[in-house]
Amino acid sequence: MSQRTVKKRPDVSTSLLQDSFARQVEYLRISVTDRCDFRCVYCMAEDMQFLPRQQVLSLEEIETLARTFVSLGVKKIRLTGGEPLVRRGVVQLCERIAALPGLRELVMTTNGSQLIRYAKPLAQAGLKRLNISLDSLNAEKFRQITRTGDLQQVLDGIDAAREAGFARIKLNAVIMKGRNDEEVLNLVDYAVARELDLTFIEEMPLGAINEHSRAEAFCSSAEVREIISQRYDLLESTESTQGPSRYWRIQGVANSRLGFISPHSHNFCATCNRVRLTAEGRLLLCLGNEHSADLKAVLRRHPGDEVRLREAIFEAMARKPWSHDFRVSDDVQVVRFMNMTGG
Ligand SMILES: Nc1nc2c(ncn2[C@@H]2O[C@H](COP(=O)(O)OP(=O)(O)OP(=O)(O)O)[C@@H](O)[C@H]2O)c(=O)[nH]1
Ligand SMILES: C[S@@+](CC[C@H](N)C(=O)[O-])C[C@H]1O[C@@H](n2cnc3c(N)ncnc32)[C@H](O)[C@@H]1O
Ligand code: SF4
Ligand code: SF4
Repeated sequence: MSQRTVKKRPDVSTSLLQDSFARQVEYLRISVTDRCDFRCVYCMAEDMQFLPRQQVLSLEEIETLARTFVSLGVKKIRLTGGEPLVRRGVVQLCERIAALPGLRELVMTTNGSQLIRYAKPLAQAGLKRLNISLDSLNAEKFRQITRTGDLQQVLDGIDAAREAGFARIKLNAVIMKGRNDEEVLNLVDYAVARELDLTFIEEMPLGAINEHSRAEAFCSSAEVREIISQRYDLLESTESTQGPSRYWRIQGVANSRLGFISPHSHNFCATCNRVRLTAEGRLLLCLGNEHSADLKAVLRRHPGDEVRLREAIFEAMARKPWSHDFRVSDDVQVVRFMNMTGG
């Protein structure tokens, strides 16, 4: 019996979205809500005020914007928040976005608190990869960092995600000296035992927080690698997830990668390929700057006018800044809290 090999045609289409530095934008991060069931100390103030509902994009508006961006060449969409899984209807939104022709990958970043319930429906809706935040494996420390989080609920959520069949699961940990730097090895052991990726993130100066000094708590990626090398041999890798993470492999470990997101110690802006849509419909051109365009206003003033929407997006793209200007200090460098943009 002869066997026919069906060769997949390579996707050569390039994005129509390009900034003034000739960087192609193919990646859209959508914050589906600014609300969250946690109040992580590096992300939010304890007494956060959230947006009134009418100022938040409806699910239909998010879908319209996602469709427009994909038609312009966006290949990867990440849903984030706030906590994306506290937004009612998010699974149906995933189904609709995952079905957009031309989109290669729909992914999500979540705190994991709702995964026991949502992991399976999300995988069935077409979500490919999941990033789950986990800053500590000590229940007391976890509660101190998240202020309201229950560690066991998140660990059960991670187990539910592992059973649901995602192509990859990555854990995210923001490491802060004096808070969770002693957790680094525990987190690596946990990820390796479950064949998960794990990314360590340097804290970024977004929003005014008062629970710790960001300057004193700063822990560079190199310092985190020092800690890891007490137990594991690390090998630098050239792998990429089209995000800011630089990956390292552990000698003898095949199925877990360690990522390092180092906005302070290793700026990755030169290869920036992304823009963000905030929960209130602002197209934010850089995480570390305020340059933006009000796409919600365009949608609501001119419903159904695709041409105007595209024009507003092209006009904004020309204003995308070259890079952030984060410094390790306690000055508030960007007043917007991380939950508005989803990181
Ligand atoms: N400075 C900066 N930080 C970013 C950028 N994109 C993501 N991050 C940070 O990276 C951390 C992890 O974000 P995730 O939502 O898990 O996304 P990711 O690591 O880029 O995702 P993948 O590489 O697709 O797995 C968060 O702290 C984000 O704020 C970026 O463009 N600039
Ligand atoms: C803003 S959260 C939104 C998604 C979801 N609620 C979660 O926590 O995964 C996205 C990512 O940003 C990270 N993050 C939040 N504030 C940060 C900060 N100030 N510096 C660095 N990363 C931060 C979180 O750890 C998380 O991995
Ligand atoms: S990092 Fe995520 S879980 Fe923590 S407060 Fe911010 S949005 Fe919520
Ligand atoms: S800080 Fe701004 S320019 Fe740099 S990678 Fe992030 S979004 Fe892109």
